[in-house]
Amino acid sequence: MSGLPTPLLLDFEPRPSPTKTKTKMAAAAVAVAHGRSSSAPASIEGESGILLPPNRFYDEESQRISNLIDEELRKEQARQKEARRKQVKVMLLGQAESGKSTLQKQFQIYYASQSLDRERPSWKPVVHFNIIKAVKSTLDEIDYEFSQPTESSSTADDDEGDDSDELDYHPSSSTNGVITEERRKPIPRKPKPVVQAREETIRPTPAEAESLALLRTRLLPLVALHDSLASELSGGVSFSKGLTGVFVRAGWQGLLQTNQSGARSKSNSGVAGLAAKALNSAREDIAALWVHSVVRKMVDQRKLRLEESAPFFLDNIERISQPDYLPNVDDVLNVRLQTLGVIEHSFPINLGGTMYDWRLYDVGGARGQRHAWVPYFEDATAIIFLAPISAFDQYLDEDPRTNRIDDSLQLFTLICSNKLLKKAHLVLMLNKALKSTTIPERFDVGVTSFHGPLEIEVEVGNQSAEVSYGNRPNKYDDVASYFRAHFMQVHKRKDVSNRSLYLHFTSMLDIKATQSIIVNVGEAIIRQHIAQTGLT
Ligand SMILES: Nc1nc2c(ncn2[C@@H]2O[C@H](COP(=O)(O)OP(=O)(O)OP(=O)(O)O)[C@@H](O)[C@H]2O)c(=O)[nH]1
Ligand SMILES: [Mg+2]
Repeated sequence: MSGLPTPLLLDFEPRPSPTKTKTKMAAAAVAVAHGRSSSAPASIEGESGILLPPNRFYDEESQRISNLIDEELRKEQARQKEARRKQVKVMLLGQAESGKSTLQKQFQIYYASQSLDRERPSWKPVVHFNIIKAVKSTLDEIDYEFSQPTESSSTADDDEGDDSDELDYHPSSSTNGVITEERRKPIPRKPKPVVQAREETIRPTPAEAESLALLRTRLLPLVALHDSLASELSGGVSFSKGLTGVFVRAGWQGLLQTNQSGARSKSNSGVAGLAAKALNSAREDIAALWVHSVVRKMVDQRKLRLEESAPFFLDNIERISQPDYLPNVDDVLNVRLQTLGVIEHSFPINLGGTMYDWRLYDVGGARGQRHAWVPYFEDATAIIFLAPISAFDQYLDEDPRTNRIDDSLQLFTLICSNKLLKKAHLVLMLNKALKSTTIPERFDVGVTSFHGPLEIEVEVGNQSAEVSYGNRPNKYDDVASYFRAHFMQVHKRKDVSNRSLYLHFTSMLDIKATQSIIVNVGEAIIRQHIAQTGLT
């Protein structure tokens, strides 16, 4: 035995029971209250003035304090249980760029507008980044367009069984600012594009080419800030594979608003400050590039694929580049900022006089982010699944072979059939619809027919393009009905617990229309939570 190391021996010592420990703590508390060391009491005068043997006094007093502690623990547990019962946990799910963070902002506008107001300064460098990225993408696309041979050519290595003679890769509207040859290679893909871009060769006149070259030179100092601003905003997070967007985790605004001195906001200093100045100096050139005849032709022919919100910001360059610019609510809604991991947002919601602790979990929707969702499933009261219906002619950034609607349908199938989520209330938002239309009725499983033609238009990115899919009419309302039927069918076939599906057409940039949907959805979710937990 003597050779055994001491820690091993210690492991076999009987551990004090929790009750005894508590009694000891109580005894220590008594001793401290009497200004003595708990280890060496002499004798103690009892309430009647009779000297009590020290042990008896300690036992009674310790028991009393121990009971008090028990009582407090019981109360605390009851409080925590009650708080948990009032917690309504809602997950926003869907592919990247489906509008999850935008929906979160809409909830914030409605239920916690002061907090959004406080955050406005931190959105300024992000808006600026969105513009710098749009300028960079435009210049890159011009380069690509005019460095290509006029005849489409296909390389033998890249053509995997597709003998189409046109470029087979239609990059999504959300390029990441880096247009590399690799990304532009023809990539075989299953579905045929439903929107055919008019392929006309754009030939700039010498004067147009010269003015574009001049604009490029003048915009270089601004574009040069792209990577460092992205890195500053993402807190140093960067990704390989040419992704150079801005990615945020929980708490990013706090990081951005304080610097070492704590006095000045980072949004006015560092790279963000430089970017603000560069943007102000370059504002006329940016406006000139955006209205340039060649760029206009590229937009018309759908040869310029920018972030969805790029036209909004470029149209507002004069206002946004002012030194005292502070983003307004529309700017905040339009911003593109990719979410990393899972970000929790919480605010109180009052329903019928009871305050509920509403917790939104905004997740990163790109494929590489989806594993992070699962730990939150078991506790989820509700899922709000967003599917952008304007994305029918777009492909995933992370997998340019997968059509974005296909990906949404696959993801929705997994969500409907996931057993961990079987008790969660299910809401489907077909987002990026031009006019928000709430479908008034509840779609119960088994209902196969739906309303006649919807009065709804589908936004096709920022372009008005004709839609051609099968023999269906080229009308937006047909597109909307078509996709709605697909999602409903997935739900009907795959739902694990025959739940109701609550379906809304939404346009998250439309505050007024979205707010009424938010109230409906929020109340329905809380009511279901009340029914499940027995809360009143
Ligand atoms: N036109 C239009 N744009 C929208 C709509 N909803 C969101 N957007 C824009 O789409 C872009 C992407 O929206 P986000 O909310 O960042 O998308 P997300 O689902 O959070 O994306 P990840 O964080 O990457 O998973 C932003 O620029 C939004 O302004 C909509 O209904 N219509
Ligand atoms: Mg997001």
